[in-house]
Formats: sequence, structure tokens, C-alpha cells
Amino acid sequence: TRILPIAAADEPILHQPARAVTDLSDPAIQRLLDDMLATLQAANGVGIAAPQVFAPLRIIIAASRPNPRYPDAPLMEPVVMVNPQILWQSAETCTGWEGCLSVPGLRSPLARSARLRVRYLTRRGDSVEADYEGFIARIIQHECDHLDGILFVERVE
Ligand SMILES: O=C(O)C[C@@H](Cc1ccccc1)C(=O)SCC(=O)c1ccccc1
Ligand SMILES: [Zn+2]
Repeated sequence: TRILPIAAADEPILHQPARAVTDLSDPAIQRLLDDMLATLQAANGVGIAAPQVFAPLRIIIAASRPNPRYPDAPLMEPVVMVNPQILWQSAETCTGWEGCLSVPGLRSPLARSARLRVRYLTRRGDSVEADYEGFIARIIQHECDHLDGILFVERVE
């Protein structure tokens, strides 16, 4: 398992759409998932998307944990989502602080849908549909934006 370099905001890979994963049994994909998790933890983040470690693939990890800005953030087992699709998101939004491992030192309040329903593949290839709300929903929206080449700073009013 390796800690991977994280792309800075000016890297082209962060501004282009990522490709769907077609072969989850590929050992290189399984290794990438392990490396993303190690990189996320080393960076002390609450989420990461494959393009941030220079892999143009539709893979995200959400790993909410209580932190100074979100003392009441849920502590969750990191969830790996392959080819995530947001099936529904609430018109109702909530505003909260966001940061980005690719934009170090910058934090900004941002409005996101308060609730969403996501369909994704687990790292074992099982299809899952799940509902999220609050900070975890925020993280998932932030990470899914990375898969479409969108940085949170582009959404700040
Ligand atoms: O760049 C990333 O995708 C990681 C990013 C995820 C994220 C944080 C906050 C809101 C939405 C998505 C980070 O983990 S930034 C660093 C961090 O740990 C943090 C920043 C602000 C609030 C809470 C945590
Ligand atoms: Zn980010």
C-alpha cells in the first residue's frame, strides 16, 4: 500500500470527467482502492476521489469523522463507491464548510443538497442503493463533483 501524491487544483486531470470502471477484478483497481484509503488517511481528509491521485476513474471514498469544523459529524466506516450515481437529491439545501485536499488552505461555506440517494458498486462488485444526509451527503456531492472535473471553489458564490 502506498501513499499517493495528490493533484493540485491546476492539474488538468481535476478538470476533466473520469471514466467508469469496467473491471473491478483487476488487481490494479483493487490496489488503487487500498492506496486511495491510505492516502486519504495520511492526508487527514474525510473524502477522496480517484482523479485526485491522478487516476481518471469514477471511484470515491467517503470517510466522515468528527473534526474541529464538524464536531458532530458522524464517525463512519470509510465507504468505497465505484461508478457512483446520484439517483435523487433534495431541493432542500444546507450550507456548511468545505475544504479540498487539492486546494490546501482554502475553506469556504457552500450550499449542498441536504439529502441524496446514491447507487454504486462496492469494491466486491455488489450494486448498492443508499440514502445519505447532512455532512456525509456533502462529502459525496463534493467527491462526485471531482469525477465530473468540478472543484468546490467553482461552486462558491
Ligand atoms: O478534497 C477532497 O475531496 C477531500 C475533502 C472532502 C470534503 C471536506 C469537507 C466537505 C466536503 C468534502 C477533505 O477532506 S478537506 C480536509 C478536511 O478534512 C475537512 C475540511 C473541512 C471540513 C471538514 C474536514
Ligand atoms: Zn476535493
